[in-house]
Amino acid sequence: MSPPNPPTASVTDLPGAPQLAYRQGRLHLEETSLHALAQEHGTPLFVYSKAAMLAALAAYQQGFAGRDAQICYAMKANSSLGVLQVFAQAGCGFDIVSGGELERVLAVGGDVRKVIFSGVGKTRAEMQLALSAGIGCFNVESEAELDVLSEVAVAMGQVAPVSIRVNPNVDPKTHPYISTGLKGNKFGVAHEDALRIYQYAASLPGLKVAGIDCHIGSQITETTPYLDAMDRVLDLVAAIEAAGIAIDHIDFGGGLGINYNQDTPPAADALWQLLLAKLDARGYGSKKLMIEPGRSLIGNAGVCLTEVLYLKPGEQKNFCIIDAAMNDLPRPAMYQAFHAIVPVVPASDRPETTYDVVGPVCESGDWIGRDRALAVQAGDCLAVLSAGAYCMSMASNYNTRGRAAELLVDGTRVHVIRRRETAADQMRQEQQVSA
Ligand SMILES: Cc1ncc(COP(=O)(O)O)c(C=O)c1O
Ligand SMILES: N[C@@H](CCCC[NH3+])C(=O)O
Repeated sequence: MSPPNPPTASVTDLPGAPQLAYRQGRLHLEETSLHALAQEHGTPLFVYSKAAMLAALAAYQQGFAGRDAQICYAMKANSSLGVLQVFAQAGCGFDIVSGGELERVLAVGGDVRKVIFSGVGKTRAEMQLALSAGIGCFNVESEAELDVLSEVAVAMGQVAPVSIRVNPNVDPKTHPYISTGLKGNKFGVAHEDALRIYQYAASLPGLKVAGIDCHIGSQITETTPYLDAMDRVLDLVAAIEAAGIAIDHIDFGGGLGINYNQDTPPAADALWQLLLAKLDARGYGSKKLMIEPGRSLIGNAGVCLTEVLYLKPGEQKNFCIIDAAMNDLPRPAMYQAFHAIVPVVPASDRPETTYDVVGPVCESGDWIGRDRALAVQAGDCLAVLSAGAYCMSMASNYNTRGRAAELLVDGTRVHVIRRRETAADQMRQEQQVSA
């Protein structure tokens, strides 16, 4: 069970600090009072800090200083246009997994040459869209996909640049649902088959081998799985190049974890210092590098503000019922994930009670936090922390709940980047059967 979350968490305890901090008894994101934002825009409300996003990106940029490296933000973590804009303007490319994500890159004027297309189930239509847009590389995940991509490219009179995603069979030591580089995962091709599949790719008329790719999982908090995966990938680079197939770039995927609950992942620059030392030691230091970080760029840059609707004492459990739910914050229900929950305006004069913090959705799985010590009453505003990644991008309309509004704060400026979804928005695509 996760330890209770002290309502008066000190500034440095807060995941998201230093941009997230209590000042004059109120929680602020950058210069902006979250209480004021909740009052003005209503709840549930996602709020992101541009400074926190850029600081997270800067850690990678520092790690790669002086290297030929491309950071491709894995936009599945949060694909809201206002978020993509920040990363595009900061020079990022994007890791996409659908034609829809590509449309979002195009909508914000992102550089399509810096887009890599991952995913096990690309359709022909998505391949065509990506080829006509001129994306940088396809990360191909099976032999069958190589055949289809080559066919599609030939029909369009093009040659598709490809990397093959290799499954290094390394345990990332994370939640099984978000571990992707083990045998038995649906992703990538087996390490032992990779050379043969590269030779096959090189023989296909519509493809040009550009690189190699791996991504071992998400919310990784240790360095060893990365170092092991790099060794396995470099062994393959050696074998593939010895077979006469040039590998121009190495894509190490994403996966670096964040602090949700006293987690201590390595800093991006520290991790890359170790990885680059290994690359150098093995003689591959001058290869072009690509990475696909998602969560580590946005996860702790965002919070979800929510109002306490009711307190419901019980014999076995006390419930704190809030207006955010599993449709807004699906990670606890899906992965038993922990998000810290703190008061936006801490009250020192009330006793703490231990609550399960739950939403209004009609599912027992609709919980946001378990056994949390909170000094709250109905009407209070709470902040669910570390809510920048895999929250809004996985939000749904279950129970015909409109998706929350989103704000981007930039110092004292506040931008509405998504207005609250109405029932009319939700019904817009539907029609009743005509008589
Ligand atoms: C292929 C690929 N790249 C990048 C990512 C981003 O991962 P993360 O958000 O953990 O950095 C994912 C998700 O795990 C992924 O599947
Ligand atoms: N959705 C997951 C991460 C998935 C990573 C996708 N490859 C999470 O919230 O932790």
